[in-house]
Amino acid sequence: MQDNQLSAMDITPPPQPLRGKVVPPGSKSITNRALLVAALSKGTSRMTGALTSDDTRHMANALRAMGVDVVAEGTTLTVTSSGVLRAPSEPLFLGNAGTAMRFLTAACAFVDGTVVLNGDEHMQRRPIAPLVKALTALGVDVSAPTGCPPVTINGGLSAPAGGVAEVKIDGSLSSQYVSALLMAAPAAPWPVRVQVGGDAIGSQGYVDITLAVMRAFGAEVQQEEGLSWLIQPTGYRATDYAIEPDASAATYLWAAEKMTGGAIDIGVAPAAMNQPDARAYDMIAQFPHFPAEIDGAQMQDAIPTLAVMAMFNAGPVRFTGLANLRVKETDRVRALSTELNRILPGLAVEERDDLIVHGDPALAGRHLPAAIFTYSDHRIAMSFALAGLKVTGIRILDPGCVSKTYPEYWRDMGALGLPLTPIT
Ligand SMILES: O=C(O)C1=C[C@@H](OP(=O)(O)O)[C@@H](O)[C@H](O)C1
Ligand SMILES: C=C(OP(=O)(O)O)C(=O)O
Repeated sequence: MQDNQLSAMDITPPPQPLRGKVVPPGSKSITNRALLVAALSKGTSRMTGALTSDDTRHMANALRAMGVDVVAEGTTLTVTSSGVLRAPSEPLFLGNAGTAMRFLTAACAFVDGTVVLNGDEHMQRRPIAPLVKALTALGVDVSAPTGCPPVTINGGLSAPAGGVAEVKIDGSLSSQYVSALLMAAPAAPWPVRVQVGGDAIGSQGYVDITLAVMRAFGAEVQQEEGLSWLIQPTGYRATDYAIEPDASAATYLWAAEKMTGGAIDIGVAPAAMNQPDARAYDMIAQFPHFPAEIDGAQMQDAIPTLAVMAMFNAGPVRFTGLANLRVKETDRVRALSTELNRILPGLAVEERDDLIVHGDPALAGRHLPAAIFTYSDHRIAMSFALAGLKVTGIRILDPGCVSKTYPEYWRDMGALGLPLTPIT
């Protein structure tokens, strides 16, 4: 039985602390970056430790439709490309993969012909207007009439006056817009300067991994004052690249270890990870004595993990810096407050974009039956499973939605000793 055919997963608190070795799958963020820049490189690149999930399949299939050969064998992806993306014969469907949608929107500016990028009903509500605006200012013929996908790009560029193409991008809603422009830039026939306008970048650590992947594939990027980069028109060089395990996926394992007093070996030290969510480890380690306020701005995907843990914390926790969470796979601030309150009314309160969780260690051991609605959001499913470590009655609806980034989540949790009952 495939997880995506299940209607629910019932969770029973484990009789013993969770123990064992589970290495989380490869990083989604790094896999989709490496896939794209490998496709923009002439030759063959081999990525080891790669993720195979809905999000990476959408990226790989889109690249295949544009003439790139992508072969997946276990956790190794082999990409062979001419370095140029060809116009696909049909619209590209990218599901709810934010990285694929944003990164390809910029990269398709170089396609000779028309590309239509579309996604599922959730993706059609996720904003892309700031990126469309920046590309339009660069002279790209691109449109997204609703401000969200579908996006239509008629490739072709005109030479910039002054020899350097200059673009300003507002990255406050999503850092992926900034990453998208940066990764496309080396494929331009002239130097490109990418400058961040607006307040700041939503989650700057993701731009750092973008720059690391670009440089590994031969890009010449010069950091200028402030949030500005000058990228030379070098193109990319095919290379072999090792992808580290996914830090956001690791947060569920770190949390499960801490909440049960167990011992889970994930095969990599948090300090050795370069992804922003690795910093959540230090916070998880403080459970059940989280600080009264946690700023989620620079570890956004770890917030569902921390918010569900906070239900058992020794005091209330206010989560701040969550504005971007409202435009992820679903409005995660709303989803977290609604589902925490489904477990126990009054557990969570929204104040503007802040989320306050009124934790109580005494909730552990109680019977609090709740069928958690997951909004097709993998992180809502994976994080609320953690509530089932300590209370009876937790049922996760649509558990197969974990396939977006962690298809083996239930298998791994089961292997560590979490009693799970799949419901068909
Ligand atoms: O660049 C990336 O790989 C990502 C950036 C973040 O999104 P935003 O930049 O939209 O905040 C993060 O939530 C997402 O899971 C992955
Ligand atoms: C926000 C996420 O994904 P996306 O890449 O679709 O933005 C996520 O994985 O939590």
